[in-house]
Amino acid sequence: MDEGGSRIRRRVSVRKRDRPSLACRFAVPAAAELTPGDEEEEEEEKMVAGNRRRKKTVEVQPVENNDSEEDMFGDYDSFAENSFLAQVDDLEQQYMQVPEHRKHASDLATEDLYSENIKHNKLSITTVGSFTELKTDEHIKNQCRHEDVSVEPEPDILYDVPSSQVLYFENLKSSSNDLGDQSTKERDWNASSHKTVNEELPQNSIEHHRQTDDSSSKVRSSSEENRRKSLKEHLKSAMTGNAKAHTPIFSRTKQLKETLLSEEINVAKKTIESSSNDLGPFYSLPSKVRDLYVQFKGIEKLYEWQHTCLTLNSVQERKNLIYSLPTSGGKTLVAEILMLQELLCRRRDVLMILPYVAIVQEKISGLSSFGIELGFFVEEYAGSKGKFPPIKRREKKSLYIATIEKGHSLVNSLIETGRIGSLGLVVVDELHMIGEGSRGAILEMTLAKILYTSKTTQIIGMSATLNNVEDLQEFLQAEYYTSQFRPVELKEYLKINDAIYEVDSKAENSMTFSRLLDCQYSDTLKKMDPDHLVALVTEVIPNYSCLVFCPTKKNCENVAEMICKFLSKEYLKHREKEKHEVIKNLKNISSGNLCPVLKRTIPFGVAYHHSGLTSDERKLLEEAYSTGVLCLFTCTSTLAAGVNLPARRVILRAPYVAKEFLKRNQYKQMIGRAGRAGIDSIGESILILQEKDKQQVLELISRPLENCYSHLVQEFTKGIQTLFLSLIGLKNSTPIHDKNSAN
Ligand SMILES: Nc1ncnc2c1ncn2[C@@H]1O[C@H](COP(=O)(O)OP(=O)(O)OP(=O)(O)O)[C@@H](O)[C@H]1O
Repeated sequence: MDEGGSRIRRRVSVRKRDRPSLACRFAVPAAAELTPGDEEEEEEEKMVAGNRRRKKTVEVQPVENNDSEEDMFGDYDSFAENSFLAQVDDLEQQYMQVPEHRKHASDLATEDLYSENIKHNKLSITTVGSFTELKTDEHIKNQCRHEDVSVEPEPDILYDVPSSQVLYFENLKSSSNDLGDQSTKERDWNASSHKTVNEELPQNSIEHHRQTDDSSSKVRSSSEENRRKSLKEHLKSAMTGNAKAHTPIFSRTKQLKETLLSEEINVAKKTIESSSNDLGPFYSLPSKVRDLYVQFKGIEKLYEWQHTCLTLNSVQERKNLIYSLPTSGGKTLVAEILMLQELLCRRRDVLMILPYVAIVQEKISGLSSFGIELGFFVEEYAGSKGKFPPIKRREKKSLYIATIEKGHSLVNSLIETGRIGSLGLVVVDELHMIGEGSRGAILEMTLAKILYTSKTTQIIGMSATLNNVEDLQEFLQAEYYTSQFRPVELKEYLKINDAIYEVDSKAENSMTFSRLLDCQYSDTLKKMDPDHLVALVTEVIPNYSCLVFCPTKKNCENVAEMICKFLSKEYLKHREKEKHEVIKNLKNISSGNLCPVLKRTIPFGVAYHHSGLTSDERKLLEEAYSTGVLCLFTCTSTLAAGVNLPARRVILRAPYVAKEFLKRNQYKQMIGRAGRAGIDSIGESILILQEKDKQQVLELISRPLENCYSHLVQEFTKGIQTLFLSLIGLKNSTPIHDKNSAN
């Protein structure tokens, strides 16, 4: 689901473009452009680019390597906002390099962030001031000064804070530094503005109370008498300070808002615990949550199905739930509301399992702003990120967002440390993945372990492509909800030769003739583009966006290049400067080593997108595509599931993923990228097929989705064997002789 925050708002949201219509949509290149000589020159250039060298053929050839596997399960990185994640990474690096002797700070991190915040941003100055006033022993004074100085914005305090939120506190720190010599009161406001909903004490009293704690602990080590004196003096000073303190108006407003939110949460907690049907302002959540959805995502009102689903008795009773709706149906919002209920009202941690690193990062970026506003941690468990067992948080609850593998390790660590009960809710997006190879086996193991070890953990699974739901229901002991709602209509087409057919389940053959493709191709173009891709994409770009799914990475690059060869020069003028900027940035991040294919295609607004790109390259290209600077991606299945990019038209270059014929759920996920709610008002897909594949394609579009079957046994070493070994390791098994003796 599309998410964003004030600072980190996703930029794939509504695109309103005002692009010139291009009279001549595609052009046959001048003969000279296609001479063999040119091809040789290009080949030379490609040779320079080393492994990025590509041949010119655009024919779909089944290949030896299944790069789709690589795409689907590779280390595909981020679709999240570029600059935000880059900063997060930098910060994480910075904090991870904290020397060993300063790691005491990790203990501090288990304390509430608010107190850390206060210590960092204010105490270093205010405490020194207090002690100077107190005229205590000079040595103690110096020591305090020294210690306070060392407490002044040191990075190690944030050692264990999730990186997503470290960034937030880093910004806070810099804003505090910017304040320079401004009054303590202003800094107080800074801290108070980030107070959590649980911290209802008046600002000044918290402030001085904590000063007292902090200073007294230092004095204790020197002299008990001094300590008493100091405490007494300090309290006196604190009270005088309180009395004198002039609270700025904006601080009071902020306080009022915080208090209101806190009260609303208290009411929400009571509502959720009671058997009442009154769900309060926003599904048992404070009205602030509703405001945040309007502010961050532009969601003003829930769809009817979302409301129905959230008010189901089974959901109110926290029964396990599976729900299934078409792609772009808005499934994520329901899961998010249930997660927020768990974090804020029931005060328990939540685990969200997503299929790819990219989607985890996208979600982290989107939900961090909610965490900051509502007072919970958002923790990333993907790639190299994640701590096992997770840090125990005293007050705030954690939302762990994890890939399938990291989710499994997280659950293991919670079982091992006897903390699995702290997990109130587990949400699995793309639940159909449970039937996919060794990754499916890991997901199944994770869920089985939760079911077995924690009776209080609710499990929610969602997907657009489920078939044998009863089996899954039985496994998860879950209720089921489904609807056919899709906010943006998606029209499915097939293209055979130059005829376009609409997929129509009521028609004989499941398709009806729609139109002939308007393509006046020269002989050269016919030869280079027998599938009329150029004609298909130029019906859409540059005014709208288009995704072309290709069976292989190599084919992606070839298709991108081929299309650009036949686009008219007019395309070069569209958002020319921004495209040059993209090229410049790409050069910068790849040390001047820009891929020659991208160098040629980006000026036309076209790029390829597959797992061969570095994560930084991908982020940059996605950003440019999301904002309409690029209007066409040729891509592999990497972009098939769960990604919310704009696409008026999705074209499937062939009914293959590598050399495997498309599965129905892969097909559904791919075409489902077209016409995303909030981005486009209509969507269409065109599957290009050859006569030889016609029969198989007709079956593909009319047969039911594939069933999910357990892979625990099929994937023996990564499945049942791993499960047994880990159950022994987690002491969740009983040796046979113990069992016999018990009998
Ligand atoms: N009530 C709503 N009003 C307006 N927009 C909504 C609403 N609910 C969700 N959306 C938007 O619809 C888009 C698609 O939603 P979401 O990503 O949740 O779909 P999905 O069902 O998870 O799709 P997929 O299965 O393809 O991942 C998002 O941009 C989201 O912000």
